[in-house]
Amino acid sequence: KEKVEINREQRALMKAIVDAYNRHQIPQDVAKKLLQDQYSPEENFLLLTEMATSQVQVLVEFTKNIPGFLSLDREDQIALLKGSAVEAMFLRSAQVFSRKMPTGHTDVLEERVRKSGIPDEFMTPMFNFYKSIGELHMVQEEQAILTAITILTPDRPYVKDPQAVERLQETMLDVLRKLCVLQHPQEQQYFARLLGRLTELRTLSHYHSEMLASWRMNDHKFTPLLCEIWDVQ
Ligand SMILES: O=C(NC1CCCCC1)[C@H]([C@@H]1CCCCO1)n1c(-c2ccc(Cl)cc2)nc2cc(F)c(Cl)cc21
Repeated sequence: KEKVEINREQRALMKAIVDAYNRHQIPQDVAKKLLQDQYSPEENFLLLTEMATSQVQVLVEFTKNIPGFLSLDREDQIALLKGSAVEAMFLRSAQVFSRKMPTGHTDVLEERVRKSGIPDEFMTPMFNFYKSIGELHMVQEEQAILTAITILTPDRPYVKDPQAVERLQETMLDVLRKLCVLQHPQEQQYFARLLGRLTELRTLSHYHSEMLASWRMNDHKFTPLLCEIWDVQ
């Protein structure tokens, strides 16, 4: 059995990413709001666009702290952010949904999201993903590095130098692999399962524009930042 060890450089990399991840949490707590009140589809849509707009700004700050990201070609930095924003939003939603909550709160939260205005046909893939993330019981470091790996996906549209992105992503993958072995010694395939969630995340994100367009309300308004980042309007 090989001795898995995170070296000093990898520990520094992990600390930089986790610190950035913790510094850049969503200020308002959407879960608390949803648990407090039942909202109309219009109010829920507004809540989502506000949260998502704030999360994109937070994601940009987080990404700037990923070692090596700012050394990438400037246009590639934009392409990576634009290409990963929807996935990062669903990943963050899944992490918020999977947080340990007092008994019954998660059920109320699920009910509120199910009734928020999103058409029913998207509920199964969305909650399958949320629950599959929850079952992994990721530690904070894993959540932060998984988000960085999602952003550093080389095959996003318009990336001119995918090899440079791949080198950064591989560094992250190596740290995550070791972390998984150390944090979940009983589960041999934990790392593989974790990466499998990124495939599920990409599939779920394909529904995103349609979910928004078919939200049970008229006149869907987006913020200018979301129009830039999401393929809407
Ligand atoms: O605001 C949301 N997520 C933010 C996004 C930025 C990061 C933090 C989490 C939305 C909610 C949906 C209901 C109405 C209010 O918005 N949301 C989504 C969701 C996101 C995209 C689409 Cl298209 C559909 C649903 N899934 C959620 C799971 C949850 F547990 C909670 Cl608390 C909220 C969740």
